[in-house]
Amino acid sequence: MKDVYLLSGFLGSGKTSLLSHLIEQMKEKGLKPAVIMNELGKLPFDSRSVDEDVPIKEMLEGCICCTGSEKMEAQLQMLLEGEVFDVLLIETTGAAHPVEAMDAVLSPYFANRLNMKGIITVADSKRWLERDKMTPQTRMLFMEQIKHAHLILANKIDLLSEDEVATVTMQIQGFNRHAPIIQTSNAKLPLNMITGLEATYHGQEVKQAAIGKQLTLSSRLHTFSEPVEKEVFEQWVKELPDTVYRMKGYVPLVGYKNPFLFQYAYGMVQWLPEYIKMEPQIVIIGDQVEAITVIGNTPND
Ligand SMILES: Nc1nc2c(ncn2[C@@H]2O[C@H](COP(=O)(O)OP(=O)(O)OP(=O)(O)O)[C@@H](O)[C@H]2O)c(=O)[nH]1
Repeated sequence: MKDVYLLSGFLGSGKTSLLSHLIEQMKEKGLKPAVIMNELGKLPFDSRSVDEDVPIKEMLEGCICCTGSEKMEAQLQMLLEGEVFDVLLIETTGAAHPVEAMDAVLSPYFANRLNMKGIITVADSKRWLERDKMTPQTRMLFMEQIKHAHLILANKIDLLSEDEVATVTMQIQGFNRHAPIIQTSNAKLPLNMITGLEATYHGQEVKQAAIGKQLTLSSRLHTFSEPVEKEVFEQWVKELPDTVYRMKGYVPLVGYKNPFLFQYAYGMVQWLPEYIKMEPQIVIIGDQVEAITVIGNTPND
């Protein structure tokens, strides 16, 4: 039997950071992890954060819950037949409902081969404190991801005061009384915190929260036709509405040869130089992102 962990959490909360950290620790212990990664938007981008020797299956265009469990089952089947591994880590998109994704793993077909260990939800602590700013539907998804977790990371505590960290922890615990809460920065979770998990449903009601149903969450791919000034771009980012939750990709900046790796999650911008010339594209994820005017818009955007 191979242990399966489902990494859940809202857009930009730190799931990929957790994934990388867990893989590193598993390898140190001599375990061979495999990964199923699932991206909302079109850039197979986060998979670059996983080492080449780790088997990885990507599910692009949508999320595990709404592309159907058949596709997920096919990925699981391919991994089980084609790869040697001990542990499976599944990173769901920030727009997936964790229990729906878990259902796909719990197919009777895999009953003797996969052991569902649990849902680990990464919560952006700062976003938790300001969750009232989200649209009601998106907030519901954010809360559902926390409610159904078997283990919760109150992540990004480096951005909060001590009092705020205490408030977040207490409030989250009040919301999900079953799951231990670990306070983390950069999702640095010790591996031994997850090995004792046992997946259960806790008999709670599951609210449907898939894209295209109640949720208006959507993603948009923008291609830059020419380089932009960094300051102008950052100003554009600052002026975006609160309902843009996540952006990532490669931005061509004036004065630099290669587009920069750009990450945006909940008001925080991160730039990293890139040594190869990547496609100058970003994915924008949020509520009704089609209405946003994107800087340096191209006619076919
Ligand atoms: N300050 C701070 N930044 C963090 C922390 N954890 C992650 N980040 C940053 O937040 C951004 C998103 O982190 P990811 O790990 O990619 O988040 P994710 O949940 O995988 O994002 P999606 O899959 O796109 O939804 C990146 O720029 C990270 O460097 C943290 O604890 N503190």
